[in-house]
Amino acid sequence: MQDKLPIISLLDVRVYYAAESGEVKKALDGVSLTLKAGEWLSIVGANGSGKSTLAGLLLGFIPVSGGERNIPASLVIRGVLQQPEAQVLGDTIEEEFHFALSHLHISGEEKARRRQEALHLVGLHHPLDTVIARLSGGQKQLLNIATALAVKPDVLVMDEPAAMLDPDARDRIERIVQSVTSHGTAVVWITHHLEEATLCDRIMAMSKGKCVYDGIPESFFYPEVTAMEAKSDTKSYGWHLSPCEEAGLEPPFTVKTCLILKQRGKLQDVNPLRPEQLAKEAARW
Ligand SMILES: Nc1ncnc2c1ncn2[C@@H]1O[C@H](COP(=O)(O)OP(=O)(O)OP(=O)(O)O)[C@@H](O)[C@H]1O
Repeated sequence: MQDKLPIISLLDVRVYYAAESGEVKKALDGVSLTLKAGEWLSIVGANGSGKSTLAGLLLGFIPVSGGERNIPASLVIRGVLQQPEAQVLGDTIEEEFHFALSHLHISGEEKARRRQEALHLVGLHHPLDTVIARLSGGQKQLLNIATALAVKPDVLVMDEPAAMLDPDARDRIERIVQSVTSHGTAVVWITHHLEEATLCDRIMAMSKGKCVYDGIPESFFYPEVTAMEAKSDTKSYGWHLSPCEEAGLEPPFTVKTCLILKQRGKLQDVNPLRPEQLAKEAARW
């Protein structure tokens, strides 16, 4: 990953809106971001921190007020937005794929193959003539993800993709993201549920239109405690704050549990992010 060049770079970008009061609302206030092929980037932050604005900027439907937005025109970027209905064009599943794939110079057989593969991947097993209006919110979201995947984009931007999904469907989407990133697609996953940001390569945390953290998940969720401190004083974990806590965000349950255990002298050398990792470590003692 380190040796790859960025396929997208934003430099000191700003997005300003005129608020009704006459003041300027700074939705993004000097954000820089690079994205490499095959990278999984999670963007986290509280409501109103600028996450969706950043998504709109990457997808090209929000213009910048200042700074540089370097995204090659040849890059195929697809988005899955928060409101699945807002994205649907067709009346049926078949029509939706027809619209999504119509611009591609591939045979009808290849389009049908991609459609079948994408529907199978997301676990949507409805007949092709199913009326989309009759699908649940979560099923519409899965359909949006499937049509985006069928295009085989270079970059997939997903804004709260799991908000309407049950845990099984969310796990499935996480596995799909692991698979597509391993094949070179970069994924930007926006969420304020931090449990969803534990498998990614990198986390970018937003607060009031600014980036307050950009780095690996482990150093976002766990406070920096030196090996010496950890050995000499198990209470260290109680008074050091992680970047996640400093940003005012609630760490995932797994992390909170592990921090309590660290304060009691357990699990000093490991920083599990996923429940299964914590279970494995706990099983050792
Ligand atoms: N069209 C607009 N006009 C004026 N202000 C806007 C507009 N769009 C967004 N904003 C403001 O910009 C800020 C960032 O909004 P944005 O939707 O990007 O945040 P967010 O982090 O995605 O929030 P959420 O998690 O609630 O979706 C908010 O304060 C919002 O009110």
